[in-house]
Amino acid sequence: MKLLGIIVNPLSGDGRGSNIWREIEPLLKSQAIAYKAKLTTLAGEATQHAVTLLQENKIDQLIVIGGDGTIHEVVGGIMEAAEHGENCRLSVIPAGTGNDFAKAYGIPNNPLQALDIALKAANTVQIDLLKTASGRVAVNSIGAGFDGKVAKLTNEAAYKKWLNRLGLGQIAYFLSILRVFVTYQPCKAWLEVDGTTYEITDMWLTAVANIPFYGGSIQICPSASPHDGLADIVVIRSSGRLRLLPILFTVYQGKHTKHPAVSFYKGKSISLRTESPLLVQADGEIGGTTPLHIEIIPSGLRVIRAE
Ligand SMILES: Nc1ncnc2c1ncn2[C@@H]1O[C@H](COP(=O)(O)OP(=O)(O)OP(=O)(O)O)[C@@H](O)[C@H]1O
Repeated sequence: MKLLGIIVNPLSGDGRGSNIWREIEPLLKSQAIAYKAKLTTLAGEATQHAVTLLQENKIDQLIVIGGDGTIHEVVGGIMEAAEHGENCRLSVIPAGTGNDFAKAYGIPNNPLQALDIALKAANTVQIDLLKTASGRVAVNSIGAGFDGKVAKLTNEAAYKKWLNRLGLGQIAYFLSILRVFVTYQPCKAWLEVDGTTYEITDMWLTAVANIPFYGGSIQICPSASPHDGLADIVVIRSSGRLRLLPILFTVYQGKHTKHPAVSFYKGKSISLRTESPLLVQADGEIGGTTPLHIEIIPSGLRVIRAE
């Protein structure tokens, strides 16, 4: 018999994951839905939970109750299990701070509506994935520089907890952006896209995107699509902090695209070298430092999206 696999991060959204699971578990039981659930007890554990669920059970769909970091870890597990022939679809009940993945596939924040979409599983799409040389797989984006620092600061910030409790988690990213903005030091970098190298002076940020937004609702790469077999790359450079200030206020609507300090590229194979090592974020999780190499895995994952 096929089971539904469920991975819950009880701490996502500072406790929202746990609350959602308390609401949903009785519903699954009352509807006699066959499932196997695993709750994380440690950071990083969701990857092993996914591998174990897929290898020990007949599971063709994994539901994540969590945020983008938990999805990131679960996808790592799905890819690992796929090497041993396991194959499953992913769906999400958003419980995190940013919930960019859920937004990209039309999944509402309301847990009961999201559960309904996952259980009906009426619309499955294939999405591309971003794989780094170290084997990390991202679903949303990978970035180095400014956004690496923003991810680190947000994940460690006390204000993330308070804002999540007030249901305002996305503002946490904005506060971190302001904090990093006043202190960040740009550096020289070399970006290679499908064999062509670009030298970048005063690089603030290079982000490789599979979907248009990150950090909650920042439209960093408005034309990115997870269905085109290509990554969209955005580079922000500037010699002056003040000249970059307008970007902070236009990037939320994706209106920074015409700013002279912003360049876009598309490609399948991307490398980034920097003058000094920069923090790298992958789906909002800290993933080492530069240098960085990313390859696209076209149509690497099946995802259940809203109809
Ligand atoms: N039981 C746990 N204890 C401590 N950390 C955990 C636990 N389970 C998962 N984690 C870690 O929690 C981190 C964040 O989880 P998640 O991304 O789901 O929530 P979020 O940070 O609130 O949301 P978002 O990523 O959407 O901003 C992940 O890095 C994960 O490794």
